[in-house]
Amino acid sequence: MSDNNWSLQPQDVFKRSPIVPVMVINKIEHAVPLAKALVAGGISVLEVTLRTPCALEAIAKIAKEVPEALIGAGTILNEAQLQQAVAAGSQFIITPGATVDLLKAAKKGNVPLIPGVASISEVMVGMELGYTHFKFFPAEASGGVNALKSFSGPLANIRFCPTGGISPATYKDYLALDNVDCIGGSWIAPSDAVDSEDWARITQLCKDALSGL
Ligand SMILES: O=C(O)C(=O)C[C@H](O)[C@H](O)COP(=O)(O)O
Repeated sequence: MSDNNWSLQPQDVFKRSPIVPVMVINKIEHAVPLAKALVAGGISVLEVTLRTPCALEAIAKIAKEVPEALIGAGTILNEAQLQQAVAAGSQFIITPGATVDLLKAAKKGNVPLIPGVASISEVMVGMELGYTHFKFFPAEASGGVNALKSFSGPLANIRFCPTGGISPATYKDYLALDNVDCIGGSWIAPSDAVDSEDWARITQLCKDALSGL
């Protein structure tokens, strides 16, 4: 039994795709073609970072025009942004870190929150509020694969999506860990490919990454 009213559970997000693209959208006209390029490559969980002025509009457009994708918002820092992201149509929310206020606010809502953590203490704060699925951020800078291996001892049953500094050379090492279901990264949708609207390259990057698993 879950202790929330979320329309989707975090495990449904984690299990849907081993790779979660971290998308930075600078031009609204890139939102739908980028989402479609990723879906065409086999990746249908998408995280749009709230780092650009058109991010909320991009989420709304993708939610409407690319229904085969599960669209989430990243870089959520406070409750106001959480509400805005949900109103725009986000189906899940990812944060780089977490405050108790944010963790509590998301528990009262209908959309799952994947809080960011970088330490065992932060996971424990989330666990006290019923959270079991976390983004491990910034993954490489916070100890990477070795840190997650150490987490698995005391934190049995806690699942992670490591993100931050992961590359085509390292993503498989993370996905091989028992406490990792998926990894996040911007390398699968590189900004130069988006800027030049090279959607075929992004689709190919997805296919290559998935076929390597
Ligand atoms: O904006 C956020 O919410 C973040 O937490 C940061 C992103 O997840 C990372 O910047 C992605 O990391 P890279 O794959 O190393 O580019």
